[in-house]
Amino acid sequence: MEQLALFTEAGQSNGLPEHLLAYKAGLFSKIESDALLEKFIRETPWKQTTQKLWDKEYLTPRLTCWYGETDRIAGTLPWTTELQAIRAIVEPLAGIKYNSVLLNYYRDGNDSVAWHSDKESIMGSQPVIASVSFGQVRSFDIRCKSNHKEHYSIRLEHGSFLLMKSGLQEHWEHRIAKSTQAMKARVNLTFRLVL
Ligand SMILES: O=C(O)CCC(=O)C(=O)O
Ligand SMILES: [Fe+2]
Repeated sequence: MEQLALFTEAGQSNGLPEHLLAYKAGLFSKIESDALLEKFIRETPWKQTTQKLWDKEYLTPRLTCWYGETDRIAGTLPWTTELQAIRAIVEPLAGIKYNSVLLNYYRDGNDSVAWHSDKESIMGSQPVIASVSFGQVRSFDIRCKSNHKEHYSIRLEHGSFLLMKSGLQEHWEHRIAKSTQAMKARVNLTFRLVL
């Protein structure tokens, strides 16, 4: 499958490094997005994991759940009808067949994901990741690993699609920062090919 070159309509893709990212607002309508957000929040068996930082265990500041057909990630649940339907919509845009998806639930502005890149060995060093967002608009920041002054920020809207292209994880980091402003719930889906 051919990867979508770029979304050509005017919007937030303007000014973004096109070889790294492509953004499309409104992949899902407001009505679809409202229903999916509610359903994901209500029906997902969310877990709060811990992460180690400097030898200390911390609660991850968001809730997560893995779905798909891989046995590489413990606790992965079988695809639901909704997730399979969304997967079928994003696969042609990404030019990739995905076998897993990570759901992240940011309950409010206190939930976040710190600077990181997704290049675990189970995905290879240059994964193409398809990201779908529902709910509260949050800023997705990226910065160049070798020069933090090189950075971009993009608002991920309700029902939007973001393609993280193959070069992004190797040379750039991304995050969803905490916010001191009042923030409602947001659910993000990142479709991945686990090898
Ligand atoms: O919530 C997002 O938009 C990004 C999530 C993310 O970076 C991840 O799960 O690796
Ligand atoms: Fe990530």
